[in-house]
Amino acid sequence: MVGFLYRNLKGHRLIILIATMMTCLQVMADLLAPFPLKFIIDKVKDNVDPSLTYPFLGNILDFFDTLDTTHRLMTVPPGKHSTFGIILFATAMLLIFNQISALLTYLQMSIATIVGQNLTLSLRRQLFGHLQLLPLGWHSRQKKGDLVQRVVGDITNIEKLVTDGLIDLLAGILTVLGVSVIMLLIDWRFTMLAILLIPALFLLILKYTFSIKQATKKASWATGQVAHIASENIGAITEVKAFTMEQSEAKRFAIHTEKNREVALRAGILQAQFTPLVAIMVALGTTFIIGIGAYVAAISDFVFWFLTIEQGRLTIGTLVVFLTYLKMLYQPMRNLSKLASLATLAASGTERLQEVLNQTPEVDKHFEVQKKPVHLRGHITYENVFFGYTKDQTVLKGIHLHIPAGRKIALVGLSGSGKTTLVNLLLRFYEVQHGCIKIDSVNIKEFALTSLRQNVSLMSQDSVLFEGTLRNNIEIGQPDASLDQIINAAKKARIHDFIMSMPLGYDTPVYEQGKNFSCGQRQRIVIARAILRDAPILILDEPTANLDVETEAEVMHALSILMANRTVLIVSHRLNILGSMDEILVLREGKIAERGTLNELRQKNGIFACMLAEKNRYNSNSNQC
Ligand SMILES: Nc1ncnc2c1ncn2[C@@H]1O[C@H](COP(=O)(O)OP(=O)(O)OP(=O)(O)O)[C@@H](O)[C@H]1O
Repeated sequence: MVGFLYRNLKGHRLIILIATMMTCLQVMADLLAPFPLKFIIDKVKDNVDPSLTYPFLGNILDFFDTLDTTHRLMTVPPGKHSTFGIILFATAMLLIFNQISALLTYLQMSIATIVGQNLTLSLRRQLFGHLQLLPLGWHSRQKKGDLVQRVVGDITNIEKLVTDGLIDLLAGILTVLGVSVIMLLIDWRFTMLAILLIPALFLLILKYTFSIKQATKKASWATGQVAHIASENIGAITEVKAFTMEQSEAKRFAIHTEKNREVALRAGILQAQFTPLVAIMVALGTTFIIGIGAYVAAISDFVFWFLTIEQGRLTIGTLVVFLTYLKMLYQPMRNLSKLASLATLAASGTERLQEVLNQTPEVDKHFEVQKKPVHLRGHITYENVFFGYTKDQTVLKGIHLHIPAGRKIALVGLSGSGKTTLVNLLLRFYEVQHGCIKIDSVNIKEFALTSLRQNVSLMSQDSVLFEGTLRNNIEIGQPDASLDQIINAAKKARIHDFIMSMPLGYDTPVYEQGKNFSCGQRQRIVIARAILRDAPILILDEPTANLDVETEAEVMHALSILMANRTVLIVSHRLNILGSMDEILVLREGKIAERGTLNELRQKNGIFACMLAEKNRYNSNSNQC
């Protein structure tokens, strides 16, 4: 985690240095603050002047003496100072040290907040940007909710450590060091007694920090699971209702929330034990010192092993100051419990972030070389292509395919035969394992990913609309398009009239995933997007699968305009689509089993004819019903 923070705080090193210097000054002010109290007690109780121990204070106290109007009237022995002047001096010092400490605390906390927020911003951008670059294969194995937890929750935990923890940690270390030195200077014997407890305290802290870290990591993971179940359910709320899964989903959610509660409870209980245990040990130490101090001051010598503290060795003023420092020494130890929990949360967050950031992004060796757009004609060749999602499963087995530019090909076959996989390989969502795919006689691996994908329009059965306006959604195809071009594309896609019938026209808002539009409307908006994009290659995956007959006719009109003069690969079993294709490929178990026009395949009496017969039998049965 330290290395991770060091790297990611690179741009903030100067401001962190300033905050560090302020922390040093603040700790110094806090370390000096108890002295004025000692001065007052020593003067009031024993008539001992501070200038006796600290001669450099003599001149300053002379000045404060002049403020005591009664001082001139009273006879003060030479070398002595007025009680009033010393009280005035001590309270002024107290006020100044406290004010300086408060001001510096404000400045440090402001800097910590700025650094924390900037770090959050940069980590979120870094992680989100990296997620965009990771291959589809990786994404398909992840849980959405868990990824969201990493982008939101885990980064917040790192931010909390930076904002609330680091300054405390630094101040704590400096305070422990400073207080130890001052205590040793005041009385090394008492200091030895006071620090007897520290090794035991450290052991306790180490043990609990480790256990809390383990428990916190488990709790983060469990929270990710809860987020995953919630996002999966909300994303499929229509299906949940349609299949009356409300109760079973609630049960599934309850199981995960219960697990989350258990592990979070364990982390919380450990934390709850830790803080008071530290407090008990600190109280033991303080009580011990108060007892010994009072005993030595008032009754007799104290002898412990090799240590002898003589009676009267400490003034009451020194004892009070010593106890104040003792409290300051133990305070950072108490804070360690809070810091330990912040640090463990941040450490587990860092690990979870690194897990994602360590994933290798999609390979794009040619990005730098091909910055200019590449315009392809759309001549596609598959040469002996083999592919599988896992090592032990081959989905495509030696695909040979030659599609001249402008030709329209339909892919049919049983479910799982590899149709979607075959078209996805063209966009390099996955890399072929053997053989190659070429466009215009160039291996697609030679193109920059953006150049390749800009030459292909993809449309699936679930048309994806993004939040924004209708205009935003159409212009995704070509971000610098004018309104005229957008309208022209919408007209061709037969959606313009509908858009104009809406009060806000092209500025009509689109809600999440386009839920405020029907399936057919969404399809035509996506067709307008593809028309505007004007890519030479078009991939359509069951584009009319979810549509009723009337809507399908509308969408088919729009599609026929979109398909004109482009190379088309369409996965569909609709006869009206298959009839308008130049060729149909029948896939079976990852191989091209048959190919030809609709009529040729019908006459062949092979797999395709069987599929059609099966479909007809099903249709006529449903009609009879
Ligand atoms: N992301 C993935 N990870 C692992 N296996 C996958 C993945 N996508 C598809 N598969 C597997 O690859 C095989 C081919 O899937 P593909 O989606 O290409 O078939 P399809 O012919 O398009 O099917 P359908 O008509 O049902 O959409 C199937 O056995 C499927 O389980």
